[in-house]
Amino acid sequence: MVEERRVSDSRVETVHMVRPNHLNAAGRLFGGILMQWLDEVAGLVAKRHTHSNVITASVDNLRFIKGAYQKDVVVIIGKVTYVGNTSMEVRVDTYVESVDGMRRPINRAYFTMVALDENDKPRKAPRLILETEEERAEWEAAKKRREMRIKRKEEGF
Ligand SMILES: CCCCCCCCCCCCCCCC(=O)SCCNC(=O)CCNC(=O)[C@H](O)C(C)(C)COP(=O)(O)OP(=O)(O)OC[C@H]1O[C@@H](n2cnc3c(N)ncnc32)[C@H](O)[C@@H]1OP(=O)(O)O
Repeated sequence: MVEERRVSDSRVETVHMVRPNHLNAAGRLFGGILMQWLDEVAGLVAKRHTHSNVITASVDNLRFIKGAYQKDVVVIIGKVTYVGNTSMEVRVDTYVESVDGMRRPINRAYFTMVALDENDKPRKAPRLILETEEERAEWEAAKKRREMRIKRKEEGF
Protein backbone atom coordinates (compact mmCIF):
# COMPACT_ATOMS: atom_id res chain seq x y z
CA MET A 1 0.00 0.00 0.00
CA VAL A 2 1.27 3.51 -0.87
CA GLU A 3 1.97 5.52 2.26
CA GLU A 4 0.33 8.96 2.19
CA ARG A 5 -0.49 11.69 4.71
CA ARG A 6 -2.37 14.97 4.81
CA VAL A 7 -0.71 18.38 5.27
CA SER A 8 -2.63 18.71 8.55
CA ASP A 9 -1.21 15.39 9.86
CA SER A 10 2.28 16.89 10.27
CA ARG A 11 1.55 20.60 10.93
CA VAL A 12 3.60 21.97 13.85
CA GLU A 13 3.07 25.15 15.86
CA THR A 14 5.51 26.25 18.55
CA VAL A 15 5.66 29.29 20.82
CA HIS A 16 8.71 31.01 22.32
CA MET A 17 9.07 34.07 24.53
CA VAL A 18 12.08 36.21 23.52
CA ARG A 19 14.38 36.33 26.57
CA PRO A 20 17.60 38.32 27.22
CA ASN A 21 19.80 35.34 26.21
CA HIS A 22 18.12 35.28 22.75
CA LEU A 23 19.15 38.86 21.87
CA ASN A 24 22.01 40.12 19.71
CA ALA A 25 24.10 43.20 20.55
CA ALA A 26 21.48 45.44 18.91
CA GLY A 27 18.76 44.17 21.27
CA ARG A 28 16.87 42.14 18.64
CA LEU A 29 16.19 38.41 18.50
CA PHE A 30 19.44 36.89 17.19
CA GLY A 31 18.90 35.44 13.68
CA GLY A 32 20.89 32.30 14.55
CA ILE A 33 18.57 31.50 17.48
CA LEU A 34 15.53 31.95 15.25
CA MET A 35 17.10 29.68 12.60
CA GLN A 36 17.60 26.97 15.24
CA TRP A 37 13.92 27.20 16.24
CA LEU A 38 12.89 27.06 12.54
CA ASP A 39 15.10 24.02 11.87
CA GLU A 40 13.57 22.20 14.87
CA VAL A 41 10.06 22.92 13.58
CA ALA A 42 10.95 21.84 10.01
CA GLY A 43 12.56 18.67 11.41
CA LEU A 44 9.53 17.83 13.51
CA VAL A 45 7.13 18.43 10.58
CA ALA A 46 9.23 16.12 8.37
CA LYS A 47 9.43 13.48 11.13
CA ARG A 48 5.65 13.55 11.55
CA HIS A 49 5.15 13.25 7.79
CA THR A 50 7.63 10.41 7.26
CA HIS A 51 7.60 8.62 10.64
CA SER A 52 11.37 8.33 10.19
CA ASN A 53 14.60 10.17 10.88
CA VAL A 54 15.15 13.20 8.68
CA ILE A 55 17.96 15.55 7.74
CA THR A 56 18.04 19.17 6.58
CA ALA A 57 19.39 19.28 3.00
CA SER A 58 18.95 23.01 2.38
CA VAL A 59 17.18 26.16 3.47
CA ASP A 60 16.17 28.83 1.02
CA ASN A 61 13.99 31.91 0.68
CA LEU A 62 14.85 32.59 4.33
CA ARG A 63 13.40 36.08 4.61
CA PHE A 64 13.72 38.24 7.72
CA ILE A 65 10.74 40.59 7.33
CA LYS A 66 10.78 42.32 10.73
CA GLY A 67 12.73 42.02 13.98
CA ALA A 68 11.52 40.60 17.29
CA TYR A 69 12.41 42.05 20.69
CA GLN A 70 12.63 41.04 24.35
CA LYS A 71 9.31 39.75 25.77
CA ASP A 72 7.82 39.28 22.28
CA VAL A 73 5.80 36.09 21.86
CA VAL A 74 7.09 34.30 18.76
CA VAL A 75 4.80 31.78 17.06
CA ILE A 76 6.33 29.41 14.49
CA ILE A 77 4.16 27.34 12.13
CA GLY A 78 5.55 24.64 9.84
CA LYS A 79 3.83 22.52 7.21
CA VAL A 80 4.73 20.28 4.28
CA THR A 81 4.15 21.97 0.92
CA TYR A 82 5.66 19.40 -1.46
CA VAL A 83 6.95 15.84 -1.47
CA GLY A 84 9.43 14.58 -4.06
CA ASN A 85 10.92 11.10 -3.93
CA THR A 86 12.96 11.14 -0.70
CA SER A 87 12.79 14.87 0.01
CA MET A 88 10.03 17.22 1.05
CA GLU A 89 9.67 20.99 1.24
CA VAL A 90 8.56 22.43 4.58
CA ARG A 91 7.38 26.03 4.74
CA VAL A 92 8.00 27.70 8.09
CA ASP A 93 6.26 30.98 8.95
CA THR A 94 7.11 33.04 12.01
CA TYR A 95 4.91 35.64 13.66
CA VAL A 96 5.00 37.94 16.68
CA GLU A 97 1.70 37.61 18.54
CA SER A 98 0.38 40.65 20.41
CA VAL A 99 -1.82 40.56 23.53
CA ASP A 100 -5.00 40.88 21.43
CA GLY A 101 -3.99 37.73 19.50
CA MET A 102 -3.01 39.55 16.29
CA ARG A 103 -0.09 37.86 14.49
CA ARG A 104 2.47 39.98 12.59
CA PRO A 105 4.67 38.01 10.14
CA ILE A 106 8.40 38.41 10.80
CA ASN A 107 9.96 35.56 8.82
CA ARG A 108 9.31 32.94 6.14
CA ALA A 109 11.62 30.10 5.16
CA TYR A 110 11.52 27.00 2.96
CA PHE A 111 13.41 23.93 4.19
CA THR A 112 14.23 20.86 2.10
CA MET A 113 14.19 17.85 4.42
CA VAL A 114 15.23 14.32 3.42
CA ALA A 115 13.77 11.13 4.92
CA LEU A 116 16.41 8.67 6.14
CA ASP A 117 16.33 4.90 6.59
CA GLU A 118 17.97 3.00 9.46
CA ASN A 119 21.35 3.27 7.66
CA ASP A 120 20.99 7.05 7.32
CA LYS A 121 20.43 6.72 3.57
CA PRO A 122 17.64 8.65 1.80
CA ARG A 123 14.38 6.67 1.79
CA LYS A 124 11.09 7.22 -0.01
CA ALA A 125 8.83 9.79 1.68
CA PRO A 126 5.05 9.22 1.96
CA ARG A 127 2.95 11.02 -0.66
CA LEU A 128 1.15 14.22 0.27
CA ILE A 129 -2.65 14.37 0.15
CA LEU A 130 -3.71 17.84 -1.02
CA GLU A 131 -7.13 18.83 0.35
CA THR A 132 -7.50 22.56 -0.27
CA GLU A 133 -6.98 25.07 -3.10
CA GLU A 134 -4.29 26.73 -0.97
CA GLU A 135 -2.41 23.43 -0.60
CA ARG A 136 -2.62 22.80 -4.36
CA ALA A 137 -1.31 26.34 -5.09
CA GLU A 138 1.56 25.82 -2.61
CA TRP A 139 2.43 22.53 -4.30
CA GLU A 140 2.67 24.23 -7.71
CA ALA A 141 4.84 27.05 -6.32
CA ALA A 142 7.03 24.50 -4.51
CA LYS A 143 7.57 22.58 -7.75
CA LYS A 144 9.11 25.73 -9.27
CA ARG A 145 11.32 26.27 -6.21
CA ARG A 146 12.46 22.64 -6.43
CA GLU A 147 13.44 23.10 -10.11
CA MET A 148 15.47 26.18 -9.15
CA ARG A 149 17.21 24.23 -6.36
CA ILE A 150 18.10 21.37 -8.69
CA LYS A 151 19.51 23.88 -11.22
CA ARG A 152 21.51 25.67 -8.51
CA LYS A 153 22.91 22.33 -7.30
CA GLU A 154 23.86 21.30 -10.84
CA GLU A 155 25.61 24.63 -11.35
CA GLY A 156 27.48 24.21 -8.04
CA PHE A 157 25.85 27.05 -6.04
C1 LIG B 1 9.40 21.63 18.41
C2 LIG B 1 10.18 21.53 19.66
C3 LIG B 1 11.56 21.17 19.41
C4 LIG B 1 11.97 19.95 20.02
C5 LIG B 1 12.88 19.14 19.17
C6 LIG B 1 12.10 18.28 18.24
C7 LIG B 1 13.01 17.48 17.42
C8 LIG B 1 12.45 17.33 16.06
C9 LIG B 1 13.28 16.57 15.21
C10 LIG B 1 14.43 17.33 14.74
C11 LIG B 1 15.00 16.53 13.61
C12 LIG B 1 16.28 17.11 13.19
C13 LIG B 1 16.14 18.05 12.06
C14 LIG B 1 17.40 18.82 11.85
C15 LIG B 1 18.47 17.92 11.28
C16 LIG B 1 19.71 18.62 10.98
O1 LIG B 1 20.01 19.67 11.55
S1 LIG B 1 20.69 17.79 10.06
C17 LIG B 1 22.23 18.58 10.08
C18 LIG B 1 22.52 19.34 8.84
N1 LIG B 1 22.34 18.57 7.65
C19 LIG B 1 23.21 17.64 7.20
O2 LIG B 1 24.18 17.29 7.83
C20 LIG B 1 22.92 17.05 5.83
C21 LIG B 1 24.18 16.69 5.07
N2 LIG B 1 23.85 16.26 3.73
C22 LIG B 1 23.57 14.99 3.41
O3 LIG B 1 23.65 14.10 4.25
C23 LIG B 1 23.22 14.68 1.99
O4 LIG B 1 23.64 15.75 1.14
C24 LIG B 1 21.68 14.45 1.78
C25 LIG B 1 20.86 15.67 2.21
C26 LIG B 1 21.24 13.23 2.56
C27 LIG B 1 21.40 14.23 0.31
O5 LIG B 1 22.26 13.21 -0.13
P1 LIG B 1 22.50 12.92 -1.68
O6 LIG B 1 23.60 11.96 -1.80
O7 LIG B 1 22.54 14.21 -2.43
O8 LIG B 1 21.21 12.12 -2.00
P2 LIG B 1 20.27 12.22 -3.25
O9 LIG B 1 19.60 10.89 -3.34
O10 LIG B 1 20.99 12.76 -4.45
O11 LIG B 1 19.21 13.32 -2.81
C28 LIG B 1 18.19 13.00 -1.92
C29 LIG B 1 17.14 14.07 -2.02
O12 LIG B 1 17.69 15.27 -1.49
C30 LIG B 1 17.52 16.33 -2.43
N3 LIG B 1 18.67 17.21 -2.29
C31 LIG B 1 19.97 16.86 -2.24
N4 LIG B 1 20.73 17.96 -2.10
C32 LIG B 1 19.89 19.01 -2.05
C33 LIG B 1 20.06 20.42 -1.91
N5 LIG B 1 21.26 20.97 -1.81
N6 LIG B 1 18.97 21.20 -1.89
C34 LIG B 1 17.74 20.67 -1.98
N7 LIG B 1 17.49 19.34 -2.12
C35 LIG B 1 18.56 18.53 -2.15
C36 LIG B 1 17.52 15.65 -3.79
O13 LIG B 1 16.87 16.46 -4.76
C37 LIG B 1 16.73 14.38 -3.47
O14 LIG B 1 15.36 14.68 -3.45
P3 LIG B 1 14.25 13.66 -4.12
O15 LIG B 1 14.36 13.82 -5.60
O16 LIG B 1 14.61 12.27 -3.67
O17 LIG B 1 12.94 14.09 -3.57
